[in-house]
Amino acid sequence: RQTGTVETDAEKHDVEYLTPISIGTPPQNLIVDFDTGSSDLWVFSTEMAAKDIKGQAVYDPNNSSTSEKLQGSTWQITYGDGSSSSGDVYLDTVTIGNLTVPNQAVEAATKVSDEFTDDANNDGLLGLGFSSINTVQPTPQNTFFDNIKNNLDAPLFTADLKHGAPGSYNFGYIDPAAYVGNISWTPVDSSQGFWSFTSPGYAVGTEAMRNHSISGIADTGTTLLLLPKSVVKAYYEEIQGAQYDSNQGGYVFPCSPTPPDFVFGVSDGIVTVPGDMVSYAPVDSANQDCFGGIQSDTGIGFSIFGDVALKTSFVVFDAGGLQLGWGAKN
Ligand SMILES: CCCC[C@H](NC(=O)[C@H](Cc1ccccc1)NC(=O)N1CCOCC1)C(=O)N[C@@H](CC1CCCCC1)C(O)(O)C(F)(F)C(=O)NC
Repeated sequence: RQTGTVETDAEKHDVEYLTPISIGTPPQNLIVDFDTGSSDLWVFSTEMAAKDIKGQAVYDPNNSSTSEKLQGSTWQITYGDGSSSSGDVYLDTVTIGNLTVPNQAVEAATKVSDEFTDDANNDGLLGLGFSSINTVQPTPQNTFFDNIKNNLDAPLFTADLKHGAPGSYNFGYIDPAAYVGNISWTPVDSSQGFWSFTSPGYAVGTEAMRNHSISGIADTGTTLLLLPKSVVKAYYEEIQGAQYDSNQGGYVFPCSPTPPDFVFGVSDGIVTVPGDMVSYAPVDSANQDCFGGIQSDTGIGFSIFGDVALKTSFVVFDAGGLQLGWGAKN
């Protein structure tokens, strides 16, 4: 039985959290986005056209004595923000922190959309969703976590994302020093391949909780907190000068004063998103107006509790109990 931990770095405005992994023999080091909203481990590779690589590190299967091509297998994924990638598949050794999976499916990109080419810091994605939504054809492959979870002290991982500071992903154990008080547990519906749960209600600032079920996914790969239009409207109504700005594609409001907190329920507990984390980022150099960290989930079909929500808490993704745990950070 084993456990592991790895540090993850917040990019500017916590837009994404990037984490080092190594692939192959000798180890090739890449920095990727751990994403509980998808289930493919794919990386920039030497099989891509040079014009599509702008600063990223690449995986070279020919430079790894342990790589083995998964003949006839391909993958293709399109994400909620419209970005996409595709390629072929190798089995190779993947190490995260002190944890190693000897024959992990590593999806080598042959093509990526411009959003990925333009994100120089990100060398790929490591999916931590359920393997049922892995896109490899003809045979879907297991995620790193699914491959290692039976060797862990416990079949769970935790995300401790921070605001503008390095955080950590732990595998196989719950670090008691990472949270205070009790963890609030809520059941997970994994039928769509996501870490889905239902929040019983929400509150704006110091107001009373409103009974309003919100069903959504805990998603480390989404930057913002995307909620039902009615909830978002109720929140921004409490901020002087807040308005929907079609140019920015979301609600914008004066950066000061600090907006009210946003509170959502998690079974018997509550999670508070502090107002200063709702001001996601200034929309202009004059820093007058801020783009909201809470936006609408219209068109998605469910809400997304992305980094704006996750970085407030110590979150336990428990595949054994099929439950999510939200703890107050230490
Ligand atoms: C429906 C709304 C979801 C949008 C979500 N994307 C996002 O949240 C991207 C993430 C990003 C950060 C930096 C650079 C590039 C992209 N950020 C983003 O749209 N914004 C715009 C608003 O300001 C904040 C940054 C998404 O597609 N998340 C993917 C994973 C990302 C894909 C693009 C690269 C980064 C990871 C996901 O897997 O979490 C998913 F669940 F949404 C999904 O599509 N699953 C299949």
